Amino acid sequence: MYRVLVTDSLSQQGLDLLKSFKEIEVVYSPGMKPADLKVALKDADGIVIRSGTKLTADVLDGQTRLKVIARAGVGVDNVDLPTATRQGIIVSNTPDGNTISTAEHSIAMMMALCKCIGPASQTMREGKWDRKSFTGAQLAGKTVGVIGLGRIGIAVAKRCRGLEMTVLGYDPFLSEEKAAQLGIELYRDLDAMLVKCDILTVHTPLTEETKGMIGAKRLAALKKGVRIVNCARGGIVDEEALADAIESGHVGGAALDVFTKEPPPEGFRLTKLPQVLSTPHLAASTDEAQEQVALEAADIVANFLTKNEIRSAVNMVPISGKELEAARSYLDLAYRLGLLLAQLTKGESVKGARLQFKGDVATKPVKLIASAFTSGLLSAALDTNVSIVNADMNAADRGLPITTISSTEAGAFATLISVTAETDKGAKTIAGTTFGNDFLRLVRIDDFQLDSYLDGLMLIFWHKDVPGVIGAIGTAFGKHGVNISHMAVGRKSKTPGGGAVAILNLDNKPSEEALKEVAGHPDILGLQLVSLPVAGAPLPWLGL
Ligand SMILES: NC(=O)C1=CN([C@@H]2O[C@H](COP(=O)(O)OP(=O)(O)OC[C@H]3O[C@@H](n4cnc5c(N)ncnc54)[C@H](O)[C@@H]3O)[C@@H](O)[C@H]2O)C=CC1
Ligand SMILES: O=C(O)C(=O)COP(=O)(O)O
Repeated sequence: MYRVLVTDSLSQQGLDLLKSFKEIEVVYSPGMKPADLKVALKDADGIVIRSGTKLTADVLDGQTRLKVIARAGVGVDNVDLPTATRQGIIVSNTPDGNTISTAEHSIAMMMALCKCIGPASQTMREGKWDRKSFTGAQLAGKTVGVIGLGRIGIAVAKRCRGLEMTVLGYDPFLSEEKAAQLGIELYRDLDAMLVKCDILTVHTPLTEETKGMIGAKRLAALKKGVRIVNCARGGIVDEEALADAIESGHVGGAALDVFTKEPPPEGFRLTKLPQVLSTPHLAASTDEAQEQVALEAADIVANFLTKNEIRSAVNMVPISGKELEAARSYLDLAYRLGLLLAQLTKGESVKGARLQFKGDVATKPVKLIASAFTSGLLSAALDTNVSIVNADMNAADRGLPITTISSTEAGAFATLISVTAETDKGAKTIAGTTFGNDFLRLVRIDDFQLDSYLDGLMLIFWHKDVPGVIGAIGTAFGKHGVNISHMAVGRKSKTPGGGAVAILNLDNKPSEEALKEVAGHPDILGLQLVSLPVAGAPLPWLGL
């Protein structure tokens, strides 16, 4: 039974969907305290959150059971992504569900700010009829600058165009063509855009780059009387600098849905200012948006836990259950090649690895298959649980470059994965293929071609290609009660007499004595006993 925590308020439809999975037990506890959260996560396989739950490094550290975090919404700035990734936890969000509601909220805030709706309504509540204190601004004909032209920024820009505004935009990742199609005048230089705006609205995520992006200097460069809207994240517009600029009269007003600290601390200046219209992070709080994000988040967690499907992940390549199934044998093959290569290079210092995908495998999600290889390569060396989620990060942390080349053109095999490790002692290459869906084969060790099973206990021995070697080993193992289930021999040249390699798949582990006897054979040049999972073993390194 999987346990899923829900620690922020979630729409009933999402909760019902989660509960409909018989494999899932739902613990609904909105507003859980951080200290309780840390404890509760120890027994949880998944968690569904909104912006209220802070999954900090401290909370996530050491959570070995947790596998998936679903954010019912967009921003994942409340999740410590490096810690989650390092621990192999998948983090997904629901990027589309609240776009329109948030864009509408931004427009509502912009309009209300320009029409003095908040303060005027307050005077009416107080029984006054004050028509002199409130003179607003018309939106039509004004210039609005939109920073961040993603889903919400574009939806805001379209609505501003509908209001007959001139729309300027700044987003390093939007093309000129797309901006032109949308009727947005695109700027590559933010400062050049800022001086033209009557209204400025921000729609970027909160990142190292966007934090404090609109600070004192940029506020001073804006037109006098400019109005500012922030329905993205607190801190993109520096709060102290904004309060100063409003008090000085340079900025005409601001409409804010989000704050650096939520709820803002006692005595917080901005929300007290009459020129500021504020809402408590409400932009996504509509019935429609909440139903959609909750259903999507429930789906993400349930499909991941019950079907391995990775959807909308922000810390790894997304993959559907169907794609995963289609790539499963290649993921398994790559993982086993990683495990084998780690054992063959034991005692050497690995400096990096190269992967080559040829034939059918190149049509599959090779990035993920490469991560499966990396998790095999690293799993013996690290005591952390290495999976396809955190393998790349673990390799990068250790300065271990893993490069890939792919070609859909098949060579001697319909599909082939070749992997080479560069070590302080040179290079070691092995290659594998699949026969059908279930049979994984090792077909190359360095220059030796062969056809060996890639599972269980394997004794690899390098020997002189002369008669009698294989028979002698068989006899020795027979004497020591070691059963051989399969054998493969390969040699470099087509003619006998050179070097050769053999791999015996064994049913039981040979004793030291048996290995010593075999190693002592005059024609055996070297041997190594390696161990791989049995054929068809579950794939825990997927992150399950
Ligand atoms: N107040 C609320 O309830 C809600 C707030 N949000 C916030 O809105 C943000 C935007 O959401 P979406 O549009 O769905 O995300 P998105 O990922 O579609 O768009 C973000 C855009 O910001 C751009 N960007 C990133 N760094 C930038 C930079 N330094 N300068 C300029 N542009 C930059 C990106 O290129 C991207 O186009 C979210 O990250 C979240 O923080 C989202 C939903 C609800
Ligand atoms: O989706 C987002 O990024 C939001 O900010 C919405 O936050 P919420 O889910 O309403 O706490």
